[in-house]
Amino acid sequence: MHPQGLLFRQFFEKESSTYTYLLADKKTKEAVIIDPVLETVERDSRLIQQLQLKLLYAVNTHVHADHVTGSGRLKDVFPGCKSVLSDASGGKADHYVDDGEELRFGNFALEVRKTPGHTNGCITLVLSNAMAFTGDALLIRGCGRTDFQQGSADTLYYSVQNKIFTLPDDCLLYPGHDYTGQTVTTVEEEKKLNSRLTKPLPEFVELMNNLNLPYPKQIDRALPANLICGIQDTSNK
Ligand SMILES: N[C@@H](CCC(=O)N[C@@H](CSS)C(=O)NCC(=O)O)C(=O)O
Repeated sequence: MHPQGLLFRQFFEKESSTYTYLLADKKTKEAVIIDPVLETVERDSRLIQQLQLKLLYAVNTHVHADHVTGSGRLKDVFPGCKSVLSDASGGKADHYVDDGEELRFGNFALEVRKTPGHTNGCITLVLSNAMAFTGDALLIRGCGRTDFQQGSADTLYYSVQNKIFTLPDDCLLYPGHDYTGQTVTTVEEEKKLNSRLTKPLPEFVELMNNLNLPYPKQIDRALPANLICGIQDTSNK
C-alpha cells in the first residue's frame, strides 16, 4: 500500500519504454521526480505546475544509456530543483548520494541503496519500506543487462539479493523500464518468479553473459548527455 499523504504518479515514455515517477507530500507540496526523460519533460512539468508542487530533486537512478535524461531541462523549468546521481556514477550532478543517505521531501524520505551491477552507479530508492524504485537493477521478472557501462553479473546478483530482496515481501517494486506492459511487482513475487534472479549465481552469470542483446538505439546520444545530467540551458546560469 502507498503511504498516506503521498501523491504518486507513474509515467511512461514509449520510445525507450522508460518509467518516470513523481512523488510528493500532499501537505507541503514538496516533490521528487525519478528518471525523467527529455522528450516527456513538457508533460511532466505541466502536471507539476498544475498541482503546484515544489520540485526539489530530479534523481537519476544511474547514467542511462537508452534515453537522454530530462533532469537538465527540468532544472530550467523549476529553478531550485537539484539533479541527483550516485557518487559512484562518474557523472556530474548538483547533489551526490551514497548508500544509506536520504532525500527528504515534506514528511517523506527516500532511502538510497546502492545496487550496482547494471552500472557502477546504480541506486534503488526506498520509501518507508513500502515502495522501492529499482531503476535497471531489477525489472519485472528480469533485470538490467550487464554487458557495458562497467556491468557485472556477479555484482548485480549480490545487489538484488542483499539490497532489494531483503525488503519486506509486500514492498512494491517499481522498475526503470518494462518492455511487456507491466507496471509494478512485489518483493515476494520477484523472489519466487523472477526468471533470472531465482537461479543460482553461476547459472545467472552464464545467462547474463550470453544475452546477446543489441546496443540501445540512442546510446551514442544518451551517454555523453547523461554524464552531465542532461541537456540544460546554461546561458543564464
Ligand atoms: N531496445 C532498447 C534497449 C533495450 C535494453 O537494452 N534495455 C536495457 C535497459 S536500458 S540500457 C536492459 O537492461 N535490458 C534488459 C533486458 O533483458 O532486456 C533500446 O534500443 O533503447
